[in-house]
Amino acid sequence: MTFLAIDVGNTRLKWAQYDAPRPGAALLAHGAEFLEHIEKLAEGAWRDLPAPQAMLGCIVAGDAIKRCVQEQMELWDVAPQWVVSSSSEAGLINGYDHPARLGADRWVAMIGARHRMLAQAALHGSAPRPMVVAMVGTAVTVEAIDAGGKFLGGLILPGHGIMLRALESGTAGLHVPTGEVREFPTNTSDALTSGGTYAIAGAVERMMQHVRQHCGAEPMCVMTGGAGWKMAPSMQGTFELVDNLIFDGLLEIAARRFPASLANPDAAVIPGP
Ligand SMILES: Nc1ncnc2c1ncn2[C@@H]1O[C@H](COP(=O)(O)OP(=O)(O)O)[C@@H](O)[C@H]1O
Ligand SMILES: CC(C)(COP(=O)(O)O)[C@@H](O)C(=O)NCCC(=O)O
Ligand SMILES: [K+]
Repeated sequence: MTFLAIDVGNTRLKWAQYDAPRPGAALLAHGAEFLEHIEKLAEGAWRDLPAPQAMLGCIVAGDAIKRCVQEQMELWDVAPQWVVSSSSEAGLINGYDHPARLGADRWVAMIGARHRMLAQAALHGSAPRPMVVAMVGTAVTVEAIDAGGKFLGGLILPGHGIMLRALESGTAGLHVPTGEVREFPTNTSDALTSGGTYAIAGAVERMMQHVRQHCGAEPMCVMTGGAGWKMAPSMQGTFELVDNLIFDGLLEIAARRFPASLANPDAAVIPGP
């Protein structure tokens, strides 16, 4: 049962096709498009894809974008299904005041991160750990999850691009090319690039402190998102850079929504070897 996972952020749509809706499924094809170009998916990247038999996505872009994605999907006979954050799913408990108001991308990434941690703990025969999950996209989110799988709360801050644009538009003297990350920046370009990068790194370090103190254990830190790679050289401490935490989470949720017996009705009645 081919499965299409879609993640629509505020900058880009990321998609991945798998051979089955379950963790560990083989990746058949994947891609990313800036939102300005998604109306070309059906006649472009998706045209020659084998038709997916199930789809699950998460979207934080607006309704117009959602309609556009669904139009592109009319290429296939598959119903669009979008994850909405709930009070609990796939072993994660949502501590948000209004669970449904939590960005679906944050919820799905946390589900992916939690199962990644659980798989590693099982492998090493160690106890589940609290987590800090940082997602660096258009915005940056930094989430806290305790060892029992409860989402305690998270930070939202501007991403690299928004920070730079905010400074450019709010001042007269900050129109400069992109710089390098430096400990002691000595020109405007480097000062801006370093300021943004260390603001994000600092938020992650601070959340690590909060979780360490609250949970009384060393949190596992994972980072994901389109701009995660920009952060990696500037991060302190042990962390893991994962490029597809949202797809990992979508596969976990899909495995529960599209069980194998539904995918292949005969499978349930064929006796095992
Ligand atoms: N091809 C690229 N080249 C340079 N930077 C990129 C590229 N793709 C993504 N980024 C960076 O990642 C950010 C967006 O990441 P992405 O994960 O696509 O965001 P979102 O999930 O919010 O749509 C951009 O602000 C930019 O900094
Ligand atoms: C925080 C976000 C803007 C992040 O979006 P992204 O950077 O992935 O495009 C998104 O998760 C969102 O719109 N959240 C809803 C508000 C909330 O989570 O509280
Ligand atoms: K995102």
